[in-house]
Amino acid sequence: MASTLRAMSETKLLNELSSSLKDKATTATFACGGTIPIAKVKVPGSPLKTGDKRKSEFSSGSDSPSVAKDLPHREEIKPVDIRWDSTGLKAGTKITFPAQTPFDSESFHQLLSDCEPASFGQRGKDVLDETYRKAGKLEKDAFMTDFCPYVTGIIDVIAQVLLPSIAGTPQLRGVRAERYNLNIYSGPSGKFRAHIDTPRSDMQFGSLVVCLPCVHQGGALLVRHKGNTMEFDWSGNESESEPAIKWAAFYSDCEHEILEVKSGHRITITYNLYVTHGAGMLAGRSLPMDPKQLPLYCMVNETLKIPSFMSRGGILGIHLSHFYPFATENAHKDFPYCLKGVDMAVFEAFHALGLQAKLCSVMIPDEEEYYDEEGASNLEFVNDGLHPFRVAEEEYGDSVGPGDEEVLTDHFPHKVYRDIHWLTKMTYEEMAVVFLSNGNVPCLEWRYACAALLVHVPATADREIE
Ligand SMILES: O=C(O)CCC(=O)C(=O)O
Ligand SMILES: [Fe+2]
Repeated sequence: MASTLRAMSETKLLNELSSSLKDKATTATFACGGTIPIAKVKVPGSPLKTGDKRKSEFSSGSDSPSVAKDLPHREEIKPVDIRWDSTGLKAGTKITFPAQTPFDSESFHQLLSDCEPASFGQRGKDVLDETYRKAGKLEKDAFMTDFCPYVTGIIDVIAQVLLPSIAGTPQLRGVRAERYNLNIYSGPSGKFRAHIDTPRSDMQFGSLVVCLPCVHQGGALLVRHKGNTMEFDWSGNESESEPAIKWAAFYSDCEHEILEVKSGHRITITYNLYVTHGAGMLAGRSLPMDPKQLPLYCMVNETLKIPSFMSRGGILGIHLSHFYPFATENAHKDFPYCLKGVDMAVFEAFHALGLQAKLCSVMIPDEEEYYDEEGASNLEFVNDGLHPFRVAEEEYGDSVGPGDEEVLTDHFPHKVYRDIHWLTKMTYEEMAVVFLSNGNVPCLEWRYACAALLVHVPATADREIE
């Protein structure tokens, strides 16, 4: 690779770096999933089937298989109990999955009738619209379950696949799963059209969906990121013969949808997934990666060895591949720990190379004043970190105009940067400042900024390369 790189011009090298980042962003993992078998329940009086190597792990009461005496290995779990507050006469009700007589049991009917219609968030409001989402829900406080995603190993997998901790970072990252609602998508038309989950804090990085064993057809979950789609189809009748928990987890900024359930009931418990500081290390769960193994590390390392590459030094800019709520008051505390997949890999690769890499809020002015003599708009206003959204209380005269100097000096402190070499395209911006511009007609104005990783590349003579 080194000799090929040496023959390339600077533009070509930058293009090469840029396409290697693009490839990484589109092929990087953004979702994962799996199956956890549920041990079969022994029906009272019936002998265990021959060839069934599992001993009688679970005995069964009438509607309620009881507690496991001994869990042979963590891949197989006991049937899952749900207890909920019922609007019927009973104070609380219980059902076990897989249910022995699923759809015609009294408890199943009660569960269906205790579910409220599920709403979804639209422009800050909870909206009920069955053409968009048709499902029932039990709110998180209205039910309890003995299912634990930690015990089953699901959280370990999520931590390793979606939130790899990298050796050398000051604190390794762990995952905290917080149980959310129970949802029932019933045939013939249960569905949830394409949407993105609302993050419940800066540290939320994903969602986990756990599907209980209950016969249904249709209802596949599709998760999308950068033009790629992953499908999780949990339909079928296996919930009777091979009962299992099916699960999927994905980054919160990935669009996802549930196709129409044709028949039966698709019953899920959702969890919000948060990054925790250091828990991964304490629990011994993380799979530390060596950033020097990352292909990007090698590529940048070889490129930097070429004296003609950015010989006088400069700045590389990389727009984040995933969405983050970066304009909040506390975002600066959460980065870089909340970086997802490819963004973390890029951040770590540059750090491992000893390059100064920093996450900054960047405002790209588009007014004519910012074109230089050659007519190129190559200026950016860079905040020295992640800047929270501000509403300006004072009014600004119409002299603010395209320059924005006054309002930005007050509410988006910045340095003007020139000629950042952007390696990836910007995918989203957030509002950075809102202000009243008081000219002939007072009007409300706003400016947007994006979050980007800016890497200072030293001049050839100052580079310390391995
Ligand atoms: O049940 C699922 O597969 C996903 C549910 C979902 O997207 C949500 O509750 O926001
Ligand atoms: Fe969702």
